[in-house]
Amino acid sequence: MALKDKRQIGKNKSFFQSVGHALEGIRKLVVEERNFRFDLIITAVVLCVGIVLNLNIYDWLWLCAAFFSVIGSEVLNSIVENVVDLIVGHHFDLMAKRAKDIAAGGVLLSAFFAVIIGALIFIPRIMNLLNK
Ligand SMILES: Nc1ncnc2c1ncn2[C@@H]1O[C@H](COP(=O)(O)OP(=O)(O)OP(=O)(O)O)[C@@H](O)[C@H]1O
Repeated sequence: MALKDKRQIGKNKSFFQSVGHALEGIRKLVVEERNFRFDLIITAVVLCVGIVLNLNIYDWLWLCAAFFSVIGSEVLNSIVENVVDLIVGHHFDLMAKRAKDIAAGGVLLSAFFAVIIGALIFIPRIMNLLNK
């Protein structure tokens, strides 16, 4: 796909082309967004600890909700950053600051949600293990 549609501006011609562009978007997030990589590392650690602690299906469902909430807001934050940069370039602009700060606030709120979920799931189990 790479060279053939590098300068494509029209609609995708097939489902596979859509998926290819979506995967390219995810690759960009992983390669270019430090916070996105950090989220993936934290998720991998939580996954390992969850497997060791033998979490139940409801715990996993809540952890999935927390994961996708953080990832979703990271994606929105990246979109806002890119669109704002596209519009204002490297100029200081109060509306640009406002948009980027609000997007970053959204990430912080979802990270807060994830921390609460993680604490509610892991703290009682770890306390149980320590009390044994
Ligand atoms: N064009 C601009 N005009 C005014 N303020 C800006 C502009 N670009 C960035 N900022 C300020 O700098 C902050 C960081 O910018 P930016 O979000 O682009 O960097 P980042 O390191 O990718 O952020 P994040 O850690 O959220 O991914 C913004 O939240 C905003 O306060």
